[in-house]
Amino acid sequence: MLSVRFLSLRSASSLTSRSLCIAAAANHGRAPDMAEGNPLLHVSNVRNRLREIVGASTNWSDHQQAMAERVSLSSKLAKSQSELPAKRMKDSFLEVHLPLGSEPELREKYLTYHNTVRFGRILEDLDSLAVLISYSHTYNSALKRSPLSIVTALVDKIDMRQHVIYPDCDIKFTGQVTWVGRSSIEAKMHMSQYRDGAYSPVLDATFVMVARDPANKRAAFVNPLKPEGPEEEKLLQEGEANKSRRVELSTASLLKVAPADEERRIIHDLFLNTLDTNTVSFRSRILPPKSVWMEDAKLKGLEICHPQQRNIFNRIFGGFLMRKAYELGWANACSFGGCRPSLVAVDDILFQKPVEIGSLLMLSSQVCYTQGKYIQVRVHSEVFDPLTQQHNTTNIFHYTFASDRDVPSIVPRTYGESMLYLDGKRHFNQTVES
Ligand SMILES: CCCCCCCCCCCCCC(=O)SCCNC(=O)CCNC(=O)[C@H](O)C(C)(C)COP(=O)(O)OP(=O)(O)OC[C@H]1O[C@@H](n2cnc3c(N)ncnc32)[C@H](O)[C@@H]1OP(=O)(O)O
Repeated sequence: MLSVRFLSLRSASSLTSRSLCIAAAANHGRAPDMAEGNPLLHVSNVRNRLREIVGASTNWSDHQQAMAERVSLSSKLAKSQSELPAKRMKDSFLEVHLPLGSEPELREKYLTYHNTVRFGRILEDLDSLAVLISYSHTYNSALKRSPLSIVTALVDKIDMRQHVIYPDCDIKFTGQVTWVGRSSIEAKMHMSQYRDGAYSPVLDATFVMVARDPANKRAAFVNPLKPEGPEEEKLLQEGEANKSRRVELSTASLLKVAPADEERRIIHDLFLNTLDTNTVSFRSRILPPKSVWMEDAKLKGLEICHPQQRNIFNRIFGGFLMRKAYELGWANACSFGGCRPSLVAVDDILFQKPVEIGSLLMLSSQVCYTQGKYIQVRVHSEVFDPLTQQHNTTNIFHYTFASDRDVPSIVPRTYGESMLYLDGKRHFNQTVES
C-alpha cells in the first residue's frame, strides 16, 4: 500500500550525478529526470498517498463513517516504543517532484502576479511531505492502514538559500526523519530548483510532527531511529540539540518570565526616545522621525473554514493555515515597507490547537520588529466561537522579510507591545544573525 519510492541517500546522490550528465541536453528549466519520463513521486500524488495510508474519505458526506472506522484502529497501536522495530533514516527518505518546468499546466496554481512562485503553496507541499515522511518512518507492512494520526506540531525553521523561486523551472523536494522522541518526529527537508543544467538549493526546512491515536486524543509511540554512519549520528545529535533549544526558548518565553537586563534597557531607551522634551511628563509621547507606532502596522483577515480545506483527519490542513498566515504577513510587510519584500526565514510556527471545520478563523498580522531593511512579522490566529463568544489561540507564525531599502523603525507604545517587540527581536536574532 505504501508504495512510495524509498530512495536511499546513496541512490539519491547517484541520481543527481546521472541527472547532471544528461543536463547538457535538457531545456533551461526542465530537469532531465522529468524529460526522460522517470516515474518519481509527483507532488500531486503525495496527498493521495496520505489519504490511502489513513483511509480518509474523499467526500465530506462520508467523513463521520471514515472517522469511526479509524477509531477502531486504536487496538493496533503499540503499547510501548520498545515493541516497535528501529528504523533507519533511509527508510523514510523521499524525493518528490514539482515539475513546474515540464508541466506548464501546473504553473497556474503556483504563480504570483509578479511571475514568481507563491511561497504559501510551497508551505502546503512541505507540510504534506513532512507528514508522508513521518508515515514512511512508522510504516508497518502488517497493517493495511496506519492507526497513527500524525499532525504538524511545529515548523522549527525554514532557511531560504535563494530568494527567487522561478515559476517555469522544475522543483525537487527531498527529506527524511532525522530525530525521534517517544511520539514526536523531526523531519528535515530540502528544496532545490533546476536551472541552467543543474539543481541548486532553494531552502532547508525542519518540521516537528507528533503521532496521536486515531481519534487524535492522546500521544502514540513511534518507531525508534537507528543512525548509520557519522553523518547520520550528527543529524541525530542536531535533532537532540534542537529539542533542548526549544525547551530553553519556551522556558524563557516572555509570557512566563521578565525580559533580561539588556532587553529591559532596550525597552526603556525606546520609551525615553518617545518622550516629549517640552512637557516633563511620562504621558505625552511623540513618534520619532522615520518611525511608525506598532499599533499602526497591523493587518487582519478572516477565514471561514470550509470542508474543502480539511486534512486527512477532518481538521483544517496545517499547510493551508500557513499559506493564509504567510500571505497576510507578506501583505503586512509589503504595505509597511512600501515595496515587495522577499522572504528571508520562517521560524517557530507553533500549532497549538487543531482548527475545526466550520470555525471562524481570525488572523492578525503585526510588524513587531525592524532592523535596517528587515521586517519581522508575527501572525496570530484564533478561532472565534459565535455562540459562546470565546476566542482560542490556535497558531502563532513568525516570518522574516527583507525589503529592497531601509524601512521605518517600529515603535511600541504599551508594555504588551514592548514584549511583542522583544519577542520579534529574539526571533530575528535567531534567524538572521545565526
Ligand atoms: C480528506 C481528504 C483531504 C485531503 C487533505 C490533503 C492534506 C493532506 C495533508 C495531511 C497533513 C496533515 C497535517 C496537518 O494538517 S495537522 C494540522 C495542523 N496541526 C494541528 O492541528 C496540531 C495542533 N496541535 C495539537 O493538536 C497539539 O498541540 C499537539 C498534538 C501538537 C501537542 O499536544 P500536547 O502538547 O498535548 O502533546 P503532549 O504533551 O502529549 O506531547 C506529545 C509530544 O509532542 C511533543 N510536542 C508537543 N508540542 C510540541 C512543540 N511545540 N514542539 C515540539 N514538540 C512538541 C512533545 O515533546 C511530546 O513529544 P515526545 O516526548 O512524546 O516525543
